[in-house]
Amino acid sequence: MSVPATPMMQQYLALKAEAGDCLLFYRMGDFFELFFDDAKKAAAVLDIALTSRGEHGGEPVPMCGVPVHSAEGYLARLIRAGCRVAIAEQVETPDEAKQRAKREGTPSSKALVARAIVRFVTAGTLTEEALLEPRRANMLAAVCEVRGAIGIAACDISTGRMELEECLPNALGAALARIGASEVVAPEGMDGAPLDAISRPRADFASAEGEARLKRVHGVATLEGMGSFSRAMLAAAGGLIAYLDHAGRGRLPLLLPPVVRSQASHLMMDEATRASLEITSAQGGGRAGSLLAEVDRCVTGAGARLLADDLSAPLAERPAIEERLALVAEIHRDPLLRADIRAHLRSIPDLGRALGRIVAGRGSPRDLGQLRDGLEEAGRLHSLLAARKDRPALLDTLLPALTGHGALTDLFARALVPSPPTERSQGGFIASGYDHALDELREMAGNARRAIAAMEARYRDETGIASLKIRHNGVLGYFIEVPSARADALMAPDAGFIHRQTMANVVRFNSLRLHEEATRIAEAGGRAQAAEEAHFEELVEHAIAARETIAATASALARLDVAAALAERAAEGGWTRPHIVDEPVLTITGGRHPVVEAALAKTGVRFVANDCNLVPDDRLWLVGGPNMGGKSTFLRQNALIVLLAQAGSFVPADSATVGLVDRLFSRVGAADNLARGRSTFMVEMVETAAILAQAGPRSFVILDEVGRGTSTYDGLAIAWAVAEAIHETNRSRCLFATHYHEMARLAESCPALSLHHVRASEWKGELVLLHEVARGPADRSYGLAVARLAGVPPAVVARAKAVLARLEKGRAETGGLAAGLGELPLFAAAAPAAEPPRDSLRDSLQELDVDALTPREALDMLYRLKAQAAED
Ligand SMILES: Nc1ncnc2c1ncn2[C@@H]1O[C@H](COP(=O)(O)OP(=O)(O)OP(=O)(O)O)[C@@H](O)[C@H]1O
Repeated sequence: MSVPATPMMQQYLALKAEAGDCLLFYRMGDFFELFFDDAKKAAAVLDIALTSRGEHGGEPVPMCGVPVHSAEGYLARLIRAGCRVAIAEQVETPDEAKQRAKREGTPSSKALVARAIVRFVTAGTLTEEALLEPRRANMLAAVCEVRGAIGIAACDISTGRMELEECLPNALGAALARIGASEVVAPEGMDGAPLDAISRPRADFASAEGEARLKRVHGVATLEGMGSFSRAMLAAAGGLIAYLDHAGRGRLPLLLPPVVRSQASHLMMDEATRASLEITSAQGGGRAGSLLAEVDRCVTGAGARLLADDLSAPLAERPAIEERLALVAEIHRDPLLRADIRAHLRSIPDLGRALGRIVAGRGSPRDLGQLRDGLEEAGRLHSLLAARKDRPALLDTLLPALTGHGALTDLFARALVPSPPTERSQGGFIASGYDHALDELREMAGNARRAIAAMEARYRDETGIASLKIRHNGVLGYFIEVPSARADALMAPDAGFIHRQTMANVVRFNSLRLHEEATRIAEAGGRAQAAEEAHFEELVEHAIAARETIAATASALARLDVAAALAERAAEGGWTRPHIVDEPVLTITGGRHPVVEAALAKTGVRFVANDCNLVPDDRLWLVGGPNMGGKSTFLRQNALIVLLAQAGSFVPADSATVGLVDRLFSRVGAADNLARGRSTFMVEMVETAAILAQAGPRSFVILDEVGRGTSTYDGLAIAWAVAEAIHETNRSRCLFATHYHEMARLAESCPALSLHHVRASEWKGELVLLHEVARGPADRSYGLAVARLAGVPPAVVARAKAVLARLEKGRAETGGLAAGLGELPLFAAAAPAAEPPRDSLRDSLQELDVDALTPREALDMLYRLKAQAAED
């Protein structure tokens, strides 16, 4: 027999149906309670007690709860654990519920307080200061496909920044990797949508509707003034706004006019490249150890967020890069200016986020105070900078945005106390002198308070009880308190006191006179509070009306902070301004890896600087040398120098000439990737294939021991073919690290390829790694020396030596592993044979245990390979 659900349970279940797969926070008095599976999940994530409340369908109902006053911390943990939460609030008081019940004719004892979902809290829709990281943007992205084009709309609702872009389906992964969204939404059933995307109705992503939504949000009749948006972009924007509307239950957060991000104006990097270069997060996933962490000297959260964005999406157009560099150079040249700018910026609160909270309806008096202080300080910074002569162009562009808020800051300065509180319900944030009526109410309340203080003295006199006190609490309001032993005097019926409460040691009373004054305070207080509320709303309206200019100031300040931070970093590390040129060259002297250099500095070790000189007729460097010799470091430092230069930063080198790079690729051989759990050779090959398909003559490629994730022969063959293809077909600038000595023979057939190695030597039987890159092939691999250095037992090293001697003897007799490879036709000529016949050497090798081959057998194989190639 099924028991009918209680009215409360019915209400709960209806709200839960609306919440869908979000956890439902159901408000019960001072708690948010969760039931059923929600309770089990939340209790596990939050590590709080799981209990039960009542029964449903004959079973106890699992339950857990969190106090409303500390709900933010719990929400933060749930969101971090990947949950989304629907907040169901009580939308009437118990009294209102009773009156409603009376009107509806239900017994008032059964009156159930009405509740409604007021908001969905999800990773991408947070605005609470406590739930956001100050130095990290919090992005929400919407993606969809319109006739073969992918539209992406991304916004940071904590500041209102919104970007639109369009790409081909195969570039979606790269675009999302750059954006680093904490939440992605996509139309349900979309092919190729990210696995963790939240499905939304397809109708939300209609491009006409998207255009209409954008117009509504910005109150314009046409979008022409904002830029030109493709249908895919509009569709994605529509999906994004619809989701925000859903999450905010109709209240939209701050959304600034969208900016179109063009792919062509940025340096393209795919997801693997970003991960391998550890741009904004290191291999472990954290910020520590990343390029960003090493470069970031910003003094504001907004600056740090912009710097992360700059490094994630360096530019690919010279004028824009030069503009940024010129500003960094100006601030670098003048240490006093730098210190001045940074001192001003340091005292500027996070304007963008304060504005975001205000527009989202969650602003506080303190947020208004932050706008006032920040905008005033921006004005002072403006005066400082406007007084300078010969300003760089970018500074001239930024300057107007720093000023012009006089009317608003004057108003806020008059209206608000110096440090307004975060709680607005307490009042006390409107400055005296701003509103005479409010001042009078405060005066009345103040007089009454003084009257009460005087009353206390009088009562002491009258009763002779020196310890009599007039006190206040939330339950009784004002009351008179005396020690129990002296209470009798006040208990007398004609004494004029009314008994309220007897405690262990004290007794509490009221009196007519006290009641009158208390009422005066309460009335004046209530009216004052209402007046402050009204002023608050009005000030918020002013802030909202100025939202676009305030946001422009915030972004100009962030740009200044980034430039000053880069100048500071450059000064700290002796970095230099790169020359950006159009020719495909990369000429660096004294280059360093910023992260490795900083890590070594902590242990007192000096980083060895190295040169790099890629030019059209020497554009591919093969870098050999011992393990641990510094090959990877050298490759990456050059990629990072390109990245920094094109982001508009000085670079860690004595000099650098960087020919504009359109696409940057970085690949690390499978074995090096183990830490990321992507050790499969397959992944390495997929990533290598992407380079061969996409890299062009303006690209820069670093390949670190590609091919080492498979057997020696396969690995060498692949590395060889990839290097040839890059030399012949892609014609990109490329640094290629390898431990296959045999590849040195490529230099004979590839004119624009040259050989380099990281130097090492043996001294008194010990291996010394010099970390110096030198021209010429690596002479030997020192693998055994490294093994000994690493603590491999001497007996094993000795045995390895004997095995090596045998292998090398065999190799010498047969002409070496790569004998004959030098005579292979070049890659271009051999290309038609790219699909080898079934019984090719490669297939035979896969079936054989190649590592067990004798050098003689290997040589046979290679001759067969050569013969096959000649036949083809
Ligand atoms: N230029 C340098 N100056 C000083 N120390 C360096 C330099 N380059 C590398 N090192 C040190 O050597 C270590 C190994 O460098 P790296 O990983 O680049 O070597 P590798 O040749 O790529 O090695 P493997 O072939 O084993 O991957 C670094 O962690 C760093 O401590």
